[in-house]
Amino acid sequence: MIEFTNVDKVYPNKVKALENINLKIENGEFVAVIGLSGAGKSTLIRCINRMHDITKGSLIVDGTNVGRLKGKEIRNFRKKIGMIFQSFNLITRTTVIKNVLVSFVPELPFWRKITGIFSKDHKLKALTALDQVGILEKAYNRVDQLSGGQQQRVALARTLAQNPDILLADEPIASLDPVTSKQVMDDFRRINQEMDMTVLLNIHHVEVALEYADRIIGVRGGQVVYDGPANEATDEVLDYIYKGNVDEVKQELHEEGAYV
Ligand SMILES: Nc1ncnc2c1ncn2[C@@H]1O[C@H](COP(=O)(O)OP(=O)(O)OP(=O)(O)O)[C@@H](O)[C@H]1O
Repeated sequence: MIEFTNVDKVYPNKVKALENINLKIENGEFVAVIGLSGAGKSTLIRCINRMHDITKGSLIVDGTNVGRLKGKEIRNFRKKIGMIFQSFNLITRTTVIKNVLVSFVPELPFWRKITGIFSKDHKLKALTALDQVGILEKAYNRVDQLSGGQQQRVALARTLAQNPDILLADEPIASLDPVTSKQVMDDFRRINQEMDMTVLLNIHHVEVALEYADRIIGVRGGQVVYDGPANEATDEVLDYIYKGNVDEVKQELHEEGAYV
């Protein structure tokens, strides 16, 4: 479970990106975070794997107090949390399988890191992950020969190879066309349903969020203004989430209180 209690996030430049966040996300949920640009969606997601530190409150992930982790504990913790980015973050001039094998590097003995020799077990895990996202036949192709959607699937396979409990995705379809976006979202759905993995993604395409997620979290001016089932996110709710520019909204929220 992911549990935010009274969480604030203030960046060093004094921007308050999150304010009094209270959320509980149960294992196995499929959740989409939506909201205007600058609302705080990325910040919310990136606090979960400690890419950003929270400033106030507590954030507990599967019993671990994320804010208290140090050094090696952070690296071990991150193994349980997969992260997918808009830009895929792949090494494009090498093969697909090497990109997936990279996920095992932190756990390799020094000599294997230097020689780049991976065990049979690691290769098998990498190939299994590629099979899970339907691109096993591309294993020995160079990444720069793949389409954007295929590259996102390689990124997904690299994350799955770590066998995480939670899958976070920061704008995973932002640079993909509608058809490819659908394929990638179908992958997320299958992973969520078949592997019972929690999926939490931040997304600009509202209609895609409503189609795939069970639960919608609407963020506005750094606050959660809607948290409920996708099928109850009516036009009125969406209007409220997407109302106004972020600075005006922050001021307004202080005056009127949040939607939920
Ligand atoms: N590293 C940073 N340092 C300072 N301010 C930041 C940083 N990252 C984000 N912010 C600010 O925090 C606020 C929330 O940003 P965030 O990226 O979380 O929003 P978002 O909803 O994900 O936006 P987008 O949809 O455009 O990616 C914004 O005002 C942004 O300018």
